[in-house]
Amino acid sequence: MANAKKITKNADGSHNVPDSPVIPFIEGDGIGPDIWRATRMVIDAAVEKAYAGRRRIEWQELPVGEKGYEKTGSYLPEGALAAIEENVVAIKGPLTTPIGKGIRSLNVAIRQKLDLYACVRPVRYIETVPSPMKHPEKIDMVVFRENTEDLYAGIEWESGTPEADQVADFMKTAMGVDLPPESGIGIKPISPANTKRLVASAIAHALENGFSSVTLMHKGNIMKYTEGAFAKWGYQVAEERFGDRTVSEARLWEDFDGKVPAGKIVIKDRIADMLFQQVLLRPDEYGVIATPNLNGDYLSDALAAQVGGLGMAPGANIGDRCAVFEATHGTAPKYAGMDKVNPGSLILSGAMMLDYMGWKEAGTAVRAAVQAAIKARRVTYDLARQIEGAQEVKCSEFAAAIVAQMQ
Ligand SMILES: NC(=O)C1=CN([C@@H]2O[C@H](COP(=O)(O)OP(=O)(O)OC[C@H]3O[C@@H](n4cnc5c(N)ncnc54)[C@H](OP(=O)(O)O)[C@@H]3O)[C@@H](O)[C@H]2O)C=CC1
Ligand SMILES: O=C(O)CCC(=O)C(=O)O
Ligand SMILES: [Mg+2]
Repeated sequence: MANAKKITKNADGSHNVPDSPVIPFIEGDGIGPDIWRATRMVIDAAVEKAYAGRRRIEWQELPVGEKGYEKTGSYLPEGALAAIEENVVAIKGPLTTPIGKGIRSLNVAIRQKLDLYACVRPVRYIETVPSPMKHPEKIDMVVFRENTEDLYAGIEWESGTPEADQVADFMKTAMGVDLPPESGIGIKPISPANTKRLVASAIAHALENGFSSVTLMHKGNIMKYTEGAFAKWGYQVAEERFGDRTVSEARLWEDFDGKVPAGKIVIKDRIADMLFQQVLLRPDEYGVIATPNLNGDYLSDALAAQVGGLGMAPGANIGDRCAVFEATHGTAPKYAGMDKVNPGSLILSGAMMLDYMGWKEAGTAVRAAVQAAIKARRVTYDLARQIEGAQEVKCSEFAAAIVAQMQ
């Protein structure tokens, strides 16, 4: 489009979004091309429906992952990161990471290099979607996963290497700690600054979106100075930056007889293993959950199971400079190129992107059409195998059914 322009960001964090913004996309590996084609079709249709041709996205492909390697010899060409940062908003399909060898995660690298510190993964029930829960309608949570540090910092040394031996020697001589011979070693950094900015964004989200609590999820009884510190710094930032709008669970009982003062939300903390059972048994007690990287990775897939599985779980990686929207799931390699899987997660990530851009009418149109298409019970294999009387359709057919709901 001749008049395509870049989205820009103001000092106060607000955006200037032109009517024809350039939005970079990464198609992704494995099932990426199938779900990206479906997603693009749905987003374009929603924008057309909401704004009657006045607005249109100008998509710009970034070759990253296997496609990047084929085209440029690099899995993550520098130009791709620069393009995301320049255009402020981007969307991506999943990228493959080999297990126990080979390149480090490109997904994690994108988050770290662009400082996309909040991985935001909403978990909300959609009517008719199959759920193992008795009352799935009680589920309305958003995971805020710290995205830049913890065990995902990539500081680790392989068993038997000179580097691992050197670290083991240092641990023994300087710190008095004996590690089992030939240990592989990883480091888990959790810092006050990165914890506080993540928890602050979780609290701001809770306040802006009517949630009644923010839960700090941690394993601080065992990992006292990393996960335990995460909870401590989380409470600190609540007090420092949102003291007039928050109350800690402890103070709620000490000073307010268990009744939440008007206009305030509750900040509480839960130990990670226990929280996994509470979100199953009493999901309505949890709204926004802020947590370090690894806990958040585990929790977001587990919660997805409660509301239709990974095929329906959207997400976003948000920083101060830019944001990249992506599904919670991976490349599901066994289904690559089969036009089979559910594009719902990436489509709903696209709806989050439209909301983020301020194109709320288009975001709402996407969500309404997804809901209506599922109610019609012509759905992809993952939902069809759980919904009685449903007819299985391909990935592309499901996308077409969603678009048809917008006509
Ligand atoms: N952000 C990213 O880019 C991510 C990348 N990955 C990478 O993806 C690769 C594969 O990881 P893996 O652990 O197998 O996890 P995946 O999420 O790719 O797939 C696991 C299973 O989840 C189900 N599933 C996933 N996506 C969909 C979908 N769209 N529709 C329906 N069902 C779906 C399938 O279940 P079933 O078998 O029951 O049909 C699938 O076999 C790895 O290289 C990993 O590192 C993983 C997570 C995130
Ligand atoms: O980067 C990967 O391969 C996996 C990432 C992941 O599981 C996630 O972001 O939830
Ligand atoms: Mg994951």
